[in-house]
Formats: sequence, structure tokens, C-alpha cells
Amino acid sequence: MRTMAIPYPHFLGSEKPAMEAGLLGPPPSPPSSSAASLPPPVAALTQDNLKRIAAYKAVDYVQSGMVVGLGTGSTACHAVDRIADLLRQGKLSGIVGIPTSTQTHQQALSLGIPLSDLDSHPSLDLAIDGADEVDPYLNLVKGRGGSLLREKMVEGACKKFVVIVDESKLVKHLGGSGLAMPVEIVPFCWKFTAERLRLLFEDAGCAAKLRTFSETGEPFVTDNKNYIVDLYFKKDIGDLKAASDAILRLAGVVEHGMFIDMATTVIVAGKLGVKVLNK
Ligand SMILES: O=C[C@H](O)[C@H](O)[C@H](O)COP(=O)(O)O
Repeated sequence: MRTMAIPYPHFLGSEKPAMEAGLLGPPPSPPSSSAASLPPPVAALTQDNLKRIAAYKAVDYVQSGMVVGLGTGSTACHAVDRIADLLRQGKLSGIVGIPTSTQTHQQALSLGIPLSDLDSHPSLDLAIDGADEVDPYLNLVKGRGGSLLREKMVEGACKKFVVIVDESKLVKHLGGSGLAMPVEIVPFCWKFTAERLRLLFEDAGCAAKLRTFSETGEPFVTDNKNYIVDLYFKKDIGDLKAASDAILRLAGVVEHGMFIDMATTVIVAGKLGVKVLNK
């Protein structure tokens, strides 16, 4: 794996990308006499700033005429915004976007990005999407927004898959954040499937919970009219390929949120700079 680290002063270059990303405010006013010795205020980088930095960097990979998979979530939405900006400015043209969710479809449509689907464009040049976890081998957990199935279909059909994250998403092993590893299942007898999922990973201290809306207790329903069971692990689940195969062998399972060996590049924005990790 090749790593390239870009501290912000270099990444920001002419400062234009940073200004466009909303990281730099207007030039500071001349210091008043009482504040003359104080340095100008430095804007703190929020998590959303970092997501936007990673997203803008990823859009550098987009070229005119490309068919581009448009990811889902709070990081990917910055990339969609950026592509739309560049189309409006005439810096990109002839882009066809393949959205990975109804949410992204609506966003891209409202921004005027020409859209299509996998039936018409079975091979994509590039896809850009966020992730919930990234391990040292660039394996991912995705789907905490519930879009894992369409994401896996679209991102599995692209020549280059660029993942964009802030540094909080880096983990030693998948499942290691203690947060959910989602599995999309059919609604029919979901308790039966959830229990079979839990039993698969009993040795890893697995808990399997149906994803519900906290306000109503109603099940979360995916774009494909399925349910999500979130798996939580106390220990490392070990061999990811074996785990993937075991999950997919269960009849009620549609897909899981482990994206093994799919990312070709991961762009990580941290407080000290951007890292570009390549397979
Ligand atoms: O289903 C959601 C997707 O897999 C997202 O790409 C993932 O959850 C990361 O989302 P965010 O960028 O909002 O953290």
C-alpha cells in the first residue's frame, strides 16, 4: 500500500480550495492597537470541515466525460455538491452520475447532475463514497446510513473506488469502533435471521439489533424495502472473508456492510493534513 501525506499548507496550495471548502474566512481586519500583539484567529477544523476537505480532494479524480458513482452520507454529499459546482462553472462536462441511494438521487437531481443507472451504464470510471470504518488494508464497513446494498452494487462496478473519511473512521480491525456493522435482511421473520447472525459470531461476543427509529420504535426500511440488523462485537471477528461468506450463506440475508478489498484509494482528512492511501 502506498501512502502520500499532504499537510494542509501544501494541500491548500493557492488557498482557493480551502476558501471554496469554507475553511478560510475573509482576510483578518487590521489589528487594533490593543490587539496588535495577538496572532490572527485560526478557525478550528470541525469534523464536517474534514469531511469536506476529503471530498473535495476526491473530486480531483473526476474528469470530464466520466461515469461516476455518487455515494451516500454526510461525507459523500460534499463530493456531490462539489461535482455540481464544477459542472456549473464549466470546469467539468459530460459527467453521468450513478446514485447509490434515493437520498443521493434527490440531491444530485436538485443540483442538475445528469443521472443514469447500472442497467444503462454497467461499468463506471470512478465512484466516490464515505465509510464508517477503514482498516489498515483499506477494507471498509459501510451502511450506517442504510445504503450498503446499492453502494456495493455501484462501487463493485467501478474501475476506481475512492473512499473519503475523516480520521475518526480509522480502525485497527473492522468492527473495532464498537459501532454497528450493518447487515441488510428481508423483513420476513427478521428475528429468526437476527438470531442466526448473532449465533454466527457468538465467540466474538456479538449482539444483533434490528435498526429502528428511536422516536417511534418502527423498523428502519432501506431503499430496497428491507430491514437492517446491526451487529456489535466485543472481540475481533478474525478472517473477514470467512465472516462474509458465513453471513451471505444465511437465506434471509441480502447483503452485509463489509466492503472487502474494494477501495482502491482512501483519502483521510485529519487535523494535521490529508493522507492519500492507495492499494
Ligand atoms: O449507508 C451509508 C453509507 O455507507 C455511508 O457512506 C457511510 O455510512 C458513511 O457515512 P458518513 O459519511 O455520513 O459518515
